[in-house]
Order: sequence, then structure tokens, then C-alpha cells
Amino acid sequence: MLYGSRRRDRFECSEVIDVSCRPLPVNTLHQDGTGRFPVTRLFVMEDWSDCLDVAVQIARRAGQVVQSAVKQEKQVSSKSTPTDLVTEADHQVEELIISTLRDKYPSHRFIGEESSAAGVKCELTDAPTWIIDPIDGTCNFVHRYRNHHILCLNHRVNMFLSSQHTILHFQFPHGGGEHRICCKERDVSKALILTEIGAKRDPATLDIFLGNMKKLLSAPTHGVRIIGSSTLALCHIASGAAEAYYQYGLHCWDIAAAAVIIREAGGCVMDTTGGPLDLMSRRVVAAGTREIADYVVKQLQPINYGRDDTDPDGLA
Ligand SMILES: O=P(O)(O)O[C@H]1[C@H](O)[C@@H](O)[C@H](O)[C@H](O)[C@@H]1O
Ligand SMILES: [Mg+2]
Ligand SMILES: [Mg+2]
Repeated sequence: MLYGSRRRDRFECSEVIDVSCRPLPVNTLHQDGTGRFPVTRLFVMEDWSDCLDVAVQIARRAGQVVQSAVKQEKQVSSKSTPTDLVTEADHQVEELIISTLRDKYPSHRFIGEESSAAGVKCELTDAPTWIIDPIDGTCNFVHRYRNHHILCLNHRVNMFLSSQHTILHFQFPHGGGEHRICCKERDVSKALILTEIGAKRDPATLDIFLGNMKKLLSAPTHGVRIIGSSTLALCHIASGAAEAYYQYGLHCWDIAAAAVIIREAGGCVMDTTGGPLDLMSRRVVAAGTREIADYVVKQLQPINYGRDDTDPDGLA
């Protein structure tokens, strides 16, 4: 069972410990003076084991909803930009998950992709919080493209829950189970790098996006791939299928669950500046090794998408 705990709105965890889900003594974490709690040891203060069981059941039920919806005709609309798609299945799955969890855990809070798009504030507090992307890779889902879409459900204690790849029955089991291991490649010329385009398509953004890709292709690296799902791509870092991932424009619900998996698999997840990951910053670099992560960070020119917690439309 994998737990991470966060005392403030920064997900800064340098060590995730396996716990036996027994209540541990409450431990005060020392503030480092920067207002951020450097969570170097993680202490579980209550037993979350039933959350995992409940959430795995919901993930499976939601996966069945998506699996049957992928074959149906879809009503497709767009959100922040014409390429930021959403379907009734996205709404249906998010509603199923939140209503079930809210009944079970009335004190818990929720951050959902489609609730956020409808204007619900994206706010991380000290309350246990579920961070939900009902369908990550909605564009692939709409096009029935090689089935690259994934449901991700993450619990603020950052217990990674079953993130079910609904069509290929490709499951990343919750935190425990067989451990995946990130690639330990340190030579960027032997790296396969993944990224995503993000929702902005204006010429200036595309110039920076393509410039970043050109720099990484000419390193040279083995290649750069875009599969259409941030979360699935991040999970491929954990499974060792690729060496690094970078993106500007994804959201906290794309990152939260996968970041836990990658760390558990021995990889690193950070901000695009090389600093600690800021879950709400809409940007990330992840890699199997620090050397490759640092190389990627040095090549990137930033694209500003604002923040999940301060820019409701998500396009600064
Ligand atoms: O909207 P969903 O949940 O499909 O998430 C995708 C974003 O829409 C893309 O902009 C982004 O580039 C990624 O593809 C991300 O997975
Ligand atoms: Mg989504
Ligand atoms: Mg998504």
C-alpha cells in the first residue's frame, strides 16, 4: 500500500514509505521556513485502507462505463480551446465517482476536471482530497484512437488508486502489487522522450512547443512521442517504456496519481525549472534518472498556462 501525505498545497515528498495501514503517532513536520513543509518522512495518521477498496471498485465501475461509451455515438463539446474536448461520458464518470465517494466520505473534498471546467474552485486544503480525471485522453476516446485513454483517480493522501486503461485492460494496480521499475538510463542519446501538446494552438505557443521538441530530437535522443494522454505517458516512465516526460499545459488531475507511481518505481518528478513539483503549476518533468531529467529541464523554453488554483479558464 502506498501512501504519501501532504501538509500544505505543495506535494513535496522525498520519501514514500510502505505502511501497514495502522494508525501511527501524529508527528509534527518541521516547517523549513519557506512556508513549505519538506515532507521528508511521511507519517500516516489514520487508516485509509477502506478508501482504497472503495476507490478500486469505483475505478472498475467507471472503466465499464467508459468501455461501453467508447463504442457509442458521442456528443462532443470543447472547453478552454476548440481542441480541449469533453463528452457526456467524461461528465457521467466524474459524477459517478464524486457522488459515490461523497456519500461514503462526506468530509472529503474533491478536485475534478469537469467540475473545475464548470467553475468549481480548484483548492487544495488540509482535508483529504480526491483528485479526479474521469477520462484522460478524451481526444483519443472521441476518435477511438488506439484506445489510449486512462481513468485516473488519486487520493490526497496520495494513495494511488487503480488507474484502469479501460480498453486494453491495461491496469496500473494501486501502489502495491508488482513494482514497476523506471529506466535507469543516464545517456540522453539513448532516451525515448514523451510529451503532450497541451490545449493552446496559437502560433507563438506552437513555435515554443516545436522548438523544445527540436532541441530534444537534435540532442540526439532516440525519439520523441506524443500519445494523447499525459497520465498514460507518465505511467510509461514508471513502467520503463520511456526515459522521460515533459509538458506545459497539463493539470493537477493529470499529474497527481502518476507522480506517485513514478516515485514508487524509483523515478523523479519535478518542476520544469528543476525545482520541486508544484502540483497546481500545470507543468512537469519526470524521468527514470535525475541526469536525464536535468538534461530535459535545461533544453526547455517555458509556455505559460497559468495555474489550476488561480486561473479558472486555465489559459493565462
Ligand atoms: O482532457 P484530458 O483529460 O484528455 O487531458 C489531456 C489534455 O486535454 C491535453 O491538453 C493534454 O495535452 C493531455 O493530452 C491530457 O492528457
Ligand atoms: Mg480528462
Ligand atoms: Mg487529462
